Amino acid sequence: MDLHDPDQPVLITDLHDPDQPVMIAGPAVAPDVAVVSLRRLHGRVDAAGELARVRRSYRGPLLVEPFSARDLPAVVTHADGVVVGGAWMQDFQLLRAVARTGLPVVVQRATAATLEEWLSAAEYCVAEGNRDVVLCETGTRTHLPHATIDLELVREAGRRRPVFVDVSAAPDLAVAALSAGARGLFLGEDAEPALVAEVRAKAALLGPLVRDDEPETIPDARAAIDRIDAALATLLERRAELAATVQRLKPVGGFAGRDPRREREIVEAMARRAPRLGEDRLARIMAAVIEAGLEASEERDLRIQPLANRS
Ligand SMILES: O=C(O)C(=O)C[C@]1(C(=O)O)C=C[C@@H](O)C=C1
Repeated sequence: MDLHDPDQPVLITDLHDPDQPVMIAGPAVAPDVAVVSLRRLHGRVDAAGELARVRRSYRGPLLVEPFSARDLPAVVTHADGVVVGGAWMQDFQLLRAVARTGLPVVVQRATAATLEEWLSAAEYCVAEGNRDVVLCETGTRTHLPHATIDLELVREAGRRRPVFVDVSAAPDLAVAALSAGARGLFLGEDAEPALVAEVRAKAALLGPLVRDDEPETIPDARAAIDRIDAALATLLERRAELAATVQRLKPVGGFAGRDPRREREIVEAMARRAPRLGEDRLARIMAAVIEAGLEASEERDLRIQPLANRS
């Protein structure tokens, strides 16, 4: 079986910032990549008309799931990639026709398909000369009312090809999917903007912490650092908010109420987790962090007080 290097860039994963997982949702919420399913409309609409309508308000990268091969000319005109739905995964005629469009292909796993069946569906596309093939896990039928995402399968498949995971039925598993190696998350065509924002924030914060990066080049190591810094910025912002809360609750807040003993305890506890940095260096880092937090909190109080004094 011709399995290409999963790290080799493919067009779909290049459509966005390669350091962040691709967020895929309906066009209305301005995701990284939008998805429209003509299958959901049961072939009742004219594909060309429907996609032209979508394109009037959305110009970003677009994946389309055709209802049948008849939709493909319209898909080629309007879309940047084609989704082969799980129910169609073993329709080899369709897979071939989709692959021959030359557009990147996302192959969803049928609910009962094994890893090998899923990979061989992707191989049908590769055999047509299309190497931009990404897998998408959509879950297995179990005792739950919705399909259950198989994270072990995602991990295995991800070693062979880039994998997206459809977390629309269980968005709280987004981070678990990333830790299993998912490169993108399907949030559903009807996902609310708030959900997309929440999953994106969680992925930015926790994604880098659960991913096993072993970069070997400067750009890869820098990209991994950027991911860590994104998480660090989110944590620093949250820490500053909490420190401001302490200032409001303390009898004497701000620089005037600084507590060297508490600061030493913070540094000692952190040094146990960060032996490479050690206490001295961490003391310098945390002094800067704490002072920045106090400064931000006093600045905010200055902005609020004049308003309060008016009453
Ligand atoms: O714990 C406190 O008393 C705080 O005010 C918070 C905090 C911090 O940012 O962690 C800030 C200043 C103090 O010197 C110690 C700790």
